[in-house]
Amino acid sequence: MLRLRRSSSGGIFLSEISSEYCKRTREVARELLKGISESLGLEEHYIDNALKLEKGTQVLVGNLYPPCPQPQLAMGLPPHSDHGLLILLIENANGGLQIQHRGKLVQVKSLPNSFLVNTGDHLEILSSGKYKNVVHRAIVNGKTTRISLAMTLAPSFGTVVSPAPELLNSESNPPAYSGMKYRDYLELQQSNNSTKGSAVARKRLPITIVRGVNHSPNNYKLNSATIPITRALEFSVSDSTPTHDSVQTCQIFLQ
Ligand SMILES: O=C(O)CCC(=O)C(=O)O
Ligand SMILES: [Fe+2]
Repeated sequence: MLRLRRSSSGGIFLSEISSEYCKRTREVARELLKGISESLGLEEHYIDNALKLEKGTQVLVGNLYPPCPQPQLAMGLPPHSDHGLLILLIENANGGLQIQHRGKLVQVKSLPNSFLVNTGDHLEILSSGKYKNVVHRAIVNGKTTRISLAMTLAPSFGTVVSPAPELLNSESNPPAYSGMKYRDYLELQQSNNSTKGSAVARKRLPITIVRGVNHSPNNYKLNSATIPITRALEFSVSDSTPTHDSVQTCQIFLQ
């Protein structure tokens, strides 16, 4: 149960709710990562230790999708994958999230009182592709307002994420992802966003994973639209549907 202090006006402080929510969900995500470490044949605290999650980053994103008069003409959030390791999502109404499965976007039916857990870009990098990031999008509807809350657990900004050496083999499984600081990864993602400050700013171009054995941290240019050493993750989805104007998202970073 959450016990929260009330402000003098009787309201509950958002910062307290969000930090309490993040604290609890961090525990859930770290617990899940123990199982994921083991499923990779690694020791249960491997990911936690390797990425120093004791001092990790959390991003709490709130998305508000008001009813859209012509939902077939607009998109809530275009297809993208999330940075970070694991994403715990809750929503107030079922039926807005679609994930890519076998090349097609399929509707997700969430269970009541449960988290929807997606795997993010950095789990794909760390696991050397054994876990794939989940490409997903949010659609809008004509009747109800949908709100979703996504908590991402990620390493600290200065942590370099690269494939776990234990999972690599120079012949059968050579490194396909380059190591990169989480901060640089985020900057790279942001530099690919042409518009900032609105829902469109969250439209991420499909360059979400930096791969390439020839990569060294010096041969990409931040703030440049062309990043020669990156290879776009092969999305079979291309979606040019415009984002619905009144969709609002807000991101809080906690370190
Ligand atoms: O609203 C949703 O279901 C998805 C939200 C999302 O993908 C995000 O915040 O990154
Ligand atoms: Fe997302």
